[in-house]
Amino acid sequence: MAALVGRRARDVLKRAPFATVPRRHRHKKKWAATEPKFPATQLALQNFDMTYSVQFGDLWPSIRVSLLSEQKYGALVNNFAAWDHVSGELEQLNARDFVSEAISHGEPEPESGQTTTPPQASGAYSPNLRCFTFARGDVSRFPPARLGSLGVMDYYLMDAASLLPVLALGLQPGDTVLDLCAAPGGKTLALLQTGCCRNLAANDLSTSRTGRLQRVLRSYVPQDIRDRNRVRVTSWDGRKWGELEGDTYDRVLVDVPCTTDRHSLREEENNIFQRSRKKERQMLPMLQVQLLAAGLLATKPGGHIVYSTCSLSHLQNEYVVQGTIEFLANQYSIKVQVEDLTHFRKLFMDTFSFFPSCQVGELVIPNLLANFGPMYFCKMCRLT
Ligand SMILES: C[S@@+](CC[C@H](N)C(=O)[O-])C[C@H]1O[C@@H](n2cnc3c(N)ncnc32)[C@H](O)[C@@H]1O
Repeated sequence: MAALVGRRARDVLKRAPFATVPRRHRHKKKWAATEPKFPATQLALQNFDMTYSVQFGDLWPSIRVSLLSEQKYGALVNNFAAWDHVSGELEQLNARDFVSEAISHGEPEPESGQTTTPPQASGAYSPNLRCFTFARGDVSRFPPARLGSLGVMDYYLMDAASLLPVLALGLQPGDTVLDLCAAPGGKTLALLQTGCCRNLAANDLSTSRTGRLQRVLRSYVPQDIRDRNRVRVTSWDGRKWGELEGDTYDRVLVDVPCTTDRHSLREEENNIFQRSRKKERQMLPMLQVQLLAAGLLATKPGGHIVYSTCSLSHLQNEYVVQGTIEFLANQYSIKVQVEDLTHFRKLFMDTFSFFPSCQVGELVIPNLLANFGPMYFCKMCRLT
């Protein structure tokens, strides 16, 4: 009976779909090539619903809807273009420079007869960064960047929260700087905008992505400035950096590969939630620990490092920081201290929403009125 049903079913299947279609027009739908049975974006959402509802509790539904909605951008003004003119144009669009606004509001009022050091001068923030955003609730978009009169592009569009790790790094004039996972280069460009780099090593394992980084640098930074900042672009495995150049850099940025939560919910292409990439995804925290450890080994004792991701996952954020600090203490007797960045929450509260309960580091969470992030960043000082 079962065999009969099977044969009938096969016969029906053979005839039914194309019964009225002439043979020459028949074609099979290519599910595998066009519409995956389990789209990676759906798998990402399932995964986030499971883990983030536990991690964020009541906050998760609002973070979720924001992640699924259109993201906001910031326009990082190119200081190597006619920056005052560019800033004027952005102001005319009703955008405002959230960096200078926050820092000027955050400066303490001098008490009578007392001189105070502004936070920027004391090295709390990297200087000279100007990034325009539209106000909370304003979902206007910036026009695409244009080539300015000085032969370089006028601004760079990026998630404005991506600037926070660079601001937190607190560059000082004359610093030697390493950007360990640099491509496609938004943060490298911001590091150069500070005018502080005595030399800047920008590295990324992927040669195609370092190609993109080179193109960004050529479009935004004149050759003589690249020479003056001794910009060096490499495509090495960042995990080896401690062995290559130990105890070398004043400031190190480790902006690691992660689950790129917003991208994973929107794009099938290059999505880390594809079934074939399961192992790679599971190994991410390990890779992140290795990269952060290498970054810390490359930092001079007394130097500073910022670890960042664009994921909400505690496993990829706080746990990586805490695990790496423990690993370096046990394996290398190196002491690392996490630096307090809680003042960022107050300074930038008009622009970003911060998660209030990170154990170490700060996390910008997407919010419908301020749809930036996610962006996690944690600053550390290598003590020994
Ligand atoms: C989050 S992205 C970096 C984004 C970049 N910082 C920016 O602001 O444009 C992470 C990068 O890490 C790179 N990467 C992955 N494994 C690496 C490794 N072992 N060493 C160095 N870079 C690596 C990836 O190619 C990817 O470009």
